[in-house]
Amino acid sequence: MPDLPYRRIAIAGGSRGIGAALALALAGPGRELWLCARDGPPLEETARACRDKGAQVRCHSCDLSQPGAAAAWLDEMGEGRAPDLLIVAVGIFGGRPDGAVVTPEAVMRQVIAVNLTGALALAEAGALRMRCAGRGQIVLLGSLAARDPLPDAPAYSASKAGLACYARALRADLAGSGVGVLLVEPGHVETRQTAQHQGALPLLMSPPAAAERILRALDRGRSSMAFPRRAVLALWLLDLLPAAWRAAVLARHRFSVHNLAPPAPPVARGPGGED
Ligand SMILES: NC(=O)C1=CN([C@@H]2O[C@H](COP(=O)(O)OP(=O)(O)OC[C@H]3O[C@@H](n4cnc5c(N)ncnc54)[C@H](O)[C@@H]3O)[C@@H](O)[C@H]2O)C=CC1
Ligand SMILES: O=C(O)C(=O)C[C@H](O)C(=O)CO
Repeated sequence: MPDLPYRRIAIAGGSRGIGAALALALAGPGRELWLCARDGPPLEETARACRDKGAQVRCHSCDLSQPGAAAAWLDEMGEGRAPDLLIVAVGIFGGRPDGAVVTPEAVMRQVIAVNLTGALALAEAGALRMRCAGRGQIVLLGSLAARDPLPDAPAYSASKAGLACYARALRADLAGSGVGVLLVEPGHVETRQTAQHQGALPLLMSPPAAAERILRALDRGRSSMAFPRRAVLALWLLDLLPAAWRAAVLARHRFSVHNLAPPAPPVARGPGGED
């Protein structure tokens, strides 16, 4: 693992999955970890493991989709204090329920409220504090689904495309301020999200492996990164195709290109025969 120069580190989504793996990889003597998540008990478990590695840890359990929640969390650091590194690793998948032909509106609203509104509110609150401090680094967890939309998770894919667009806007806004923005777009990582998936995911990566890649990208000063490489290359090649060919290839790989799986069995469609 690279030895990164951050001391005060805030991780939203630090209770499980990629966020927890990043917390563990960053934990060590001299590090102050501020962990936040929706679920209290797993958050405490991650905190304990990080303390065992010598870090000081503060936990905060909240729902970041609620107005004011992001700023309230960062305010706990004290007036005028900003994180050196803020990692926004919150997210919900909100896939279409089995047998449904549309995503329920309540699910779509919740996905956007967490993955987009909540993530943006936190990044903005962090950017404000870092701008005043004249330094800092923000990491946003997007997804390859932004480039390769998942047919059964349209709200999720749209939320990640929105986040990718926001990352570009934020990077431009913060240019010259001393604050950096890294957008991370993973394929499948073995977490609670992918555990719900039926069938094999051939390019599944472990959370510690994903965390290592993210930290290496930070060390190299990258502003965006995507993995695994095989899926990124496939998407890049697809982008070279004329739009109609691209659509045909995507349709063949019904579920997802970043999965690179064989075509999934046909999905039952509702009246209107859309697809
Ligand atoms: N697992 C995967 O294959 C991939 C995950 N990602 C993204 O990476 C990020 C982390 O994903 P995973 O570790 O897989 O997820 P996970 O389900 O293991 O963990 C999600 C974290 O977000 C927190 N969270 C969810 N809703 C929240 C809310 N309303 N308020 C506060 N915290 C909330 C949870 O408490 C948890 O700590 C997400 O943004 C996800 O979309 C992107 C690509 C692939
Ligand atoms: O961004 C992604 O890609 C994912 O999060 C993948 C999902 O977790 C998934 O495939 C769940 O079925």
